[in-house]
Amino acid sequence: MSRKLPNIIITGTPGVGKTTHCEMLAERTGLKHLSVNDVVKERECHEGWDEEYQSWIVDEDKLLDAIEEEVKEGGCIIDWHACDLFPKSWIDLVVVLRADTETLYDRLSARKYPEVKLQENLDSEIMDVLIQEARESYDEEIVVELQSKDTDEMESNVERIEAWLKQKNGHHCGKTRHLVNFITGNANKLSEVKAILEPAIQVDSQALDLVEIQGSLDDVTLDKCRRAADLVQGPVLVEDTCLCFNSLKGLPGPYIKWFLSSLGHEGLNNLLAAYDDKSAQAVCTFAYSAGPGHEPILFQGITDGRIVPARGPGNFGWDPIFEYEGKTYAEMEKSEKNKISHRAKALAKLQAWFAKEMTS
Ligand SMILES: Nc1ncnc2c1ncn2[C@@H]1O[C@H](COP(=O)(O)OP(=O)(O)OP(=O)(O)O)[C@@H](O)[C@H]1O
Ligand SMILES: [Mg+2]
Repeated sequence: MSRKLPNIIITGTPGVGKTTHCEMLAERTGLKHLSVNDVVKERECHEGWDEEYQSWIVDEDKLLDAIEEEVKEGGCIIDWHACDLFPKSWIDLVVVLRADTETLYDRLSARKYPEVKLQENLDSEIMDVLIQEARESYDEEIVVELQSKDTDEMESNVERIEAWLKQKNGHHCGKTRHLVNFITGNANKLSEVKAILEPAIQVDSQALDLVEIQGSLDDVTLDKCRRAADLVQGPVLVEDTCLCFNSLKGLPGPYIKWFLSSLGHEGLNNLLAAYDDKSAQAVCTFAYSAGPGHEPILFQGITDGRIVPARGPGNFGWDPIFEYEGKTYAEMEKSEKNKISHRAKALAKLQAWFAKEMTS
């Protein structure tokens, strides 16, 4: 591939914030904001006006011809609510922006969208149409899904894309990105970590059978990280989750998974039967090592709650017995839990550290 600067598509349902993101990115990075909307209008890449939808009927062949030269040079941020028409070889990163239906409804009705168009767009967002289209059209590792509900999310999205661009600098497009190997056998944890670190860092994963030492939370994680780095001979990320009962001076702590599998939810409650204080801390610790011999760095998130008899769906560890502000983790929506959970807090620190590393 000859282009020196990468091409990025920012896609998503109308109203998710494509143009706003593109403008911000273009201003900060100097890349070109290529608004397909404008191209279609100005270079007449259409077959006329659709009255019902109040939009142009795009002629895709004309459109591709119109932008080919510009895109092949590289450095374009393509702003369009579809992505499957662009040839794979043109594109280095596909960002699919997402927003919940209430937010989208408000944004689209503020623009006085015709009812049929509004409904169709909401349906498309609910049915994950664009993310699926992106995953079917491009290699999975270049497709990233980012939330665009509010300005904080927009700011963090733009920072992440900037960090990705920065580390691409110096490499020609099409070559591999920085890689981190997340040592886990847990698909849920892997998808949470990917959602935070990509696209700046490509997250691979490997399940290793690592013996865990006995010791404090930090010691267990540090030791595991050092041994994982030695084993894979490269950069690694490991994670440990603890549940610490304050009445029991922090136990079960790192041993929670064994306590849970032998005692169950009821047994864990019984451990506290003799105490009035049912308070507990959920602690998540990530450790990152740049490779063998590099001292691991820890990122920790803590959420204070209390231990209660199980409530809510029981499919994720001790979530049903850990209550935070009146609801157990299991009773919360995933998005609600992800705002306050120990893992989300640790990941936020990890993300901030990586973003700083990549831009410094
Ligand atoms: N993350 C966000 N936080 C706050 N406001 C946002 C966010 N994303 C978009 N908006 C607002 O929503 C409206 C629609 O955004 P924008 O025009 O960028 O969407 P779009 O995806 O380009 O839509 P279209 O496909 O119709 O061009 C704008 O008023 C914008 O300010
Ligand atoms: Mg737009």
